[in-house]
Amino acid sequence: MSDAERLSAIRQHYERLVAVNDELDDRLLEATDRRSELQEELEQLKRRNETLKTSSLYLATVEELTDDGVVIKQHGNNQEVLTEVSPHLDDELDAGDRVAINDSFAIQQLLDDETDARAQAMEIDASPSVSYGDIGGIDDQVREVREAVEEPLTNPELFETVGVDPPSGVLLYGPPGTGKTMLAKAVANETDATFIKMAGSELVRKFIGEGSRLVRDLFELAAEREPAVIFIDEIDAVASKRTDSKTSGDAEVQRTMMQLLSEMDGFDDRGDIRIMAATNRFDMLDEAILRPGRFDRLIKVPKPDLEGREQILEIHTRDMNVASDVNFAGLGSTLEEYSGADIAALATEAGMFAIRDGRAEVRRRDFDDAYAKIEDAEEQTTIPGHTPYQY
Ligand SMILES: Nc1ncnc2c1ncn2[C@@H]1O[C@H](COP(=O)(O)OP(=O)(O)OP(=O)(O)O)[C@@H](O)[C@H]1O
Repeated sequence: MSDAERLSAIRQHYERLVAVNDELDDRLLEATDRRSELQEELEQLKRRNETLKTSSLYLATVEELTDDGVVIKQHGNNQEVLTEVSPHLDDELDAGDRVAINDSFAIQQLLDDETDARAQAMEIDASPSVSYGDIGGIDDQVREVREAVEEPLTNPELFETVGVDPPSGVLLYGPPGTGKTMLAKAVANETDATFIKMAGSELVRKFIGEGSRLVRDLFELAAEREPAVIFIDEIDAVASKRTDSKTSGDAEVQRTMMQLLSEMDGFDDRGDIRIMAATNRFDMLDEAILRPGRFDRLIKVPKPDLEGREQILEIHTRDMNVASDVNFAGLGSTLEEYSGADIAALATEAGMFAIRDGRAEVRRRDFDDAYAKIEDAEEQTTIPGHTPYQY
């Protein structure tokens, strides 16, 4: 190769390098631009985050998605508004969603399940661990519940063949702590049904319009989770006798009860869903909920008798190392008026006395000490002449 040729080759190589360099310069410029764009976006998001954090937002429910915007209903005052949505939420909203809105009603945040009242008010247990064997002293009630709730779930054709409708709803009534919730959990467990509990007191504590919505949600959820046992605890909170007062709170409770009744009435083809409820205040109940097709099977769950107390003592000491000087029959006879929950508390307390004494074995003395402690506490908290429940 001549010198001239070599020179021209070097020149060409040099020109290529310059071109590559120019191209890289352009790309660097582009990347720098993009970086400042992103930086700006980040700042914007930070600012938006700050405003979201610092300003109070109101709660609302999405009612409808329309071409002109989203119709929401604000909680508390039930005001309906056509509003807009932050672009980042555009594709995420559905009717029924709970959202946070700002002063000008623009939707700022979609609330997730944790903050959802539905999740707060309901306890959902796909497989409760209570079984019939854990329940003492109420064998007749267990039998009745099995007949009214378990049989229709496990043996529906039996009812069809005989030509009778199973009870629509089962109401358990009796003093606190006698095993009503346990019964509902056990029947859900034995039938492999999802246990869905709603506390009546929660239903009436929510925002206006929320109680009836929660009732609707409750039945919807049960339909999604079939087979299911719905258990409404403290049903007296939503279904007590009508009062004459016209305060908005009462009207709201009435609305919630009406929703419950209409769900039950419209629930002819109930499928694999059974409805149970419990109350300590049977005397307060509005008779409307006891009509046929509603809570039409009533089961009284009393405090345990002597034999029942012995059984419950045995159940709650099953996993304890109990000394031979403990006599459950004798102990049971001193526990008159004790509920199952009281007996469970006594057993735990006795165990605590043994632990405090550095023993693994629970002795008669521990039960006596536990009894004395509970009676003592009881004396201090009982208000003379006050009847906390009736049944
Ligand atoms: N019959 C029973 N047999 C065994 N344990 C019982 C019985 N009744 C109550 N208990 C104990 O008391 C606890 C509370 O009982 P449960 O929640 O079923 O009562 P409840 O009747 O639903 O009360 P409330 O009316 O206050 O809701 C149970 O977890 C269990 O430890």
